[in-house]
Amino acid sequence: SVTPDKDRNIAHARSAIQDAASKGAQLVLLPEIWNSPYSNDSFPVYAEDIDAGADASPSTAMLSELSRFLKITIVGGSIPELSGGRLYNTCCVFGTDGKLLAKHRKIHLFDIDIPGKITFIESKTLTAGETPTIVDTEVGRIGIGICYDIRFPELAMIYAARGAHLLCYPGAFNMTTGPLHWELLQRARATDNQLYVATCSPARDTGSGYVAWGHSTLVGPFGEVLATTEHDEAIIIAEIDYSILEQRRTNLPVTKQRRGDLYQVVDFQRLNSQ
Ligand SMILES: NC(=O)CC(=O)C(=O)O
Repeated sequence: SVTPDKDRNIAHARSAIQDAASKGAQLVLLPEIWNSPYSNDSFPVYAEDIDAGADASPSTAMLSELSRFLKITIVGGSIPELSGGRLYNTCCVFGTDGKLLAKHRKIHLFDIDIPGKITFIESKTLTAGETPTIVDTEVGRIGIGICYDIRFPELAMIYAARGAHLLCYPGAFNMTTGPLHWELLQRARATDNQLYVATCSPARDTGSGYVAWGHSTLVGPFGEVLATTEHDEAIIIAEIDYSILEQRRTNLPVTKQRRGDLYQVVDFQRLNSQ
């Protein structure tokens, strides 16, 4: 659960991570925007300069310290980041030595207008990230997306093509799109790409300006929901077995059956680096 009290949010996340690690978690995933309310008014106020060191970013300093101390990998949800005068919605990944392994800035901003239901324009305050993020960790190769990024199948396909075992999406879907799309999209990304998908949402707070759907989930490579929760705060712990990926890909060899002669997704980052 996330409140307007940033110090409390950091302390609360700290104790939840410790709790998960004490139950055996080797990889911990946090929700989207966990140190701040999810609102355009809040992003500039709660933003931290992640690259400017621990004093400028108490939220990521805590994640780094805990990942080193507990010797776990942390996919640190996301926080508002201030960098070069711009704001981003940013996920930091820390390795077991506490080092920052990767930083993903939400690529697709959440600009939607469903009249009478929900209007949210992240681009009022935030700038979109420019790079897909795939990272090698002690618990596998992980592709990162943040919330709205999950709606873009090409990003997940590129991660799969680059050998991802797991996609992590911190996300805060809402009461309109959440019931219809949240689980559907996770299962679609997992099924299309035959890999694991993990999501983590803030708990639902009906008193806040943006009401999150909740329902953090782990989906397996056959599209099966392996673990999930409701909308109240919870810690879900589940086992991930990467040996199943090969089995599923042998059972259902869609990657080999793809008709690259008829259609292709272009990985511009790879193309430009060649
Ligand atoms: N909050 C988001 O970024 C995305 C979302 O709620 C949706 O796609 O629906």
